[in-house]
Amino acid sequence: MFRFFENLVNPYADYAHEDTPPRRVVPFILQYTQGFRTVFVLATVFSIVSAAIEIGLIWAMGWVVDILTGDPGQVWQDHGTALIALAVFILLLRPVLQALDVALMNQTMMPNIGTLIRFRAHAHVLRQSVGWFENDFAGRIANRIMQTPPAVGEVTFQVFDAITFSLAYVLGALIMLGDADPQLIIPLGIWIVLYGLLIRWTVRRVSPASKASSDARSQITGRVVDAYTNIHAIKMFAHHDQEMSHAREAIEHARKTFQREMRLYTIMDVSLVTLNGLLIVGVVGWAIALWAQGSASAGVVAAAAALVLRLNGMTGWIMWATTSLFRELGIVQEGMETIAQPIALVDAPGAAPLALKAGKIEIQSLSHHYGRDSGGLDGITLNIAAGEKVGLVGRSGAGKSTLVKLLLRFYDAEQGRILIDGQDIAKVTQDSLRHQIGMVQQDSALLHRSVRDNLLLGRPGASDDALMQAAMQAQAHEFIMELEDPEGRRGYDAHVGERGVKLSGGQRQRITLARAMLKNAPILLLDEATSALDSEVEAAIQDTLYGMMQGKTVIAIAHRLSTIAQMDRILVMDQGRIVEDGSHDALLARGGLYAQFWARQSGGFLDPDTDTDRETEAGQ
Ligand SMILES: Nc1ncnc2c1ncn2[C@@H]1O[C@H](COP(=O)(O)OP(=O)(O)OP(=O)(O)O)[C@@H](O)[C@H]1O
Repeated sequence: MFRFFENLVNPYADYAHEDTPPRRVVPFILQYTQGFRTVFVLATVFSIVSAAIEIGLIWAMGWVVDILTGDPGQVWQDHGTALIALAVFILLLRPVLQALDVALMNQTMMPNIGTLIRFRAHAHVLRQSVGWFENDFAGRIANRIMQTPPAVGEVTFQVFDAITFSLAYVLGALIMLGDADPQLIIPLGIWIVLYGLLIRWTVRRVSPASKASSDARSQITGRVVDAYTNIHAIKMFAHHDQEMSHAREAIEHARKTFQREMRLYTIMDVSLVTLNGLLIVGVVGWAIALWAQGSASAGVVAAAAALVLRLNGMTGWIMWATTSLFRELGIVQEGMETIAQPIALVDAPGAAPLALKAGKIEIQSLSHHYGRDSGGLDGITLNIAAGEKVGLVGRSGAGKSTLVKLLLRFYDAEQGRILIDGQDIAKVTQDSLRHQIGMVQQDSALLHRSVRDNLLLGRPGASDDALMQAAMQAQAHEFIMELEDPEGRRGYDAHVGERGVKLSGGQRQRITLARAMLKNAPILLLDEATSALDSEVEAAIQDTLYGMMQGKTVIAIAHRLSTIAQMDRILVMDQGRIVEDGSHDALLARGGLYAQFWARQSGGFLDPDTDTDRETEAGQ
């Protein structure tokens, strides 16, 4: 029975990926919850039926009071069957209807709506470009992925559980009282208007107040997480006291905003009790007056009293449900700022996969300033022949990594284009482009998974033999075999810690090298691929690396010039431009920037501080 309701909607069902999700909250929720339409209709019907049953029961109690005022000997004879039918209904039918309502709510809607939204929101966010992630905080994105789904669940729950039910209930109460005596509608009608006004007053103030509280809480989270993630810096600078006062400021701000929010609830509660007093005295008093005039029975007074007492009990709950509905809508709206953003970097319509023949790269008038006036790349034109091995050097901030990232289409270039084997990379599918390019980065962060999983990113489904061979070539097999994580997993099964923090920089880099070797893609981009290795390991890897480059088009960025001196051609970048282009010997003979770098290298490194003035110009 549980399983039936739990499986009514499949939260992982296929759906059309949307590049531009709705910008407004209700269409957004409706689009995500399309699969729940039938369930929503059923839930509405059940809510209305439940409210009708509640009202009917109160009406029936009035009827019971009325028949009890007659001759006791006759009651059973005249109304026995009706009383038994009423008892059977209360004992059997009502629980069954209630069970269906609750099961739809608790088993079908609540767990599945949250799951569906979390799954799809994550899928949507993962499709965003690298540039999009660079403009936000990973913590904030994750927070919104976590808090939006339960908020949407809560909104739908309140709509079907409280709002529909209470609207139907109030309507039923008006009908019942009007049926007993139309005059009784007057006090209830006045109360409904005043109650509506109170709800409006509360909602208008609670939404911004709770948003302020939620922002204040996010601020605490931000400061606390910032402190924990930078714990090295805090300890190193003995910054504990300053950290505490920084945190206390945010905590105090949260307390103040929470106090302001709670004042609203206090005012709301007191107003509600006063208003409900008016309801009870108004409706019951009016009913008693009608009874005194002989125009209403004792049953009507009893039913009216039961009705308003029940309403009295419900009003706090309805008020809470309404305010929480609006509060949760606010959370959904905030979440939408992240999870409903259009995907800016998409495959061109009808994009074909990249058909790689030889691996020739043409870069035409390429400029990319990251939305600013300067910095990044400035009008690069460059041809790299198929199979050519190119070294890229230049000061820090010269634009080397930008060039490499544009080749992978992590961003769309602001001007110019890149062709691979004659195909514009903006017109082919992103996946096919990245499948053909192997990359080892300077900042080689790993996923918080096992070593094996990290290696398999290079070639999903690779055999263990292939995996180990790549690790051996990258001088990584030995240390991997010695790894053990706190859960006792060893070797290739050991987990590497968040961003790979449990490994040394050189170990991480060797795993990323092994991954690129496993991928064996025809174009290879090496961005400071061996920068974290000690010279001994680097020397051991260098041969493998040269071997790996055979038959591939390679662009290798390096500060340690000795690692690229053997390349077919060396490009020197400065302030976003290519200023020198030639072989190692030719560039040395030319006596330009490269020759200066080479001459100034101490211990094989290009010293970034050698020419401070030019470095500042380069936009450092
Ligand atoms: N995501 C980004 N958003 C804005 N500006 C950026 C971004 N990435 C790089 N830049 C800027 O672009 C310029 C070139 O940076 P890039 O990382 O390409 O240099 P680089 O030559 O690779 O430097 P390094 O040798 O230090 O890695 C710099 O001025 C940098 O501040």
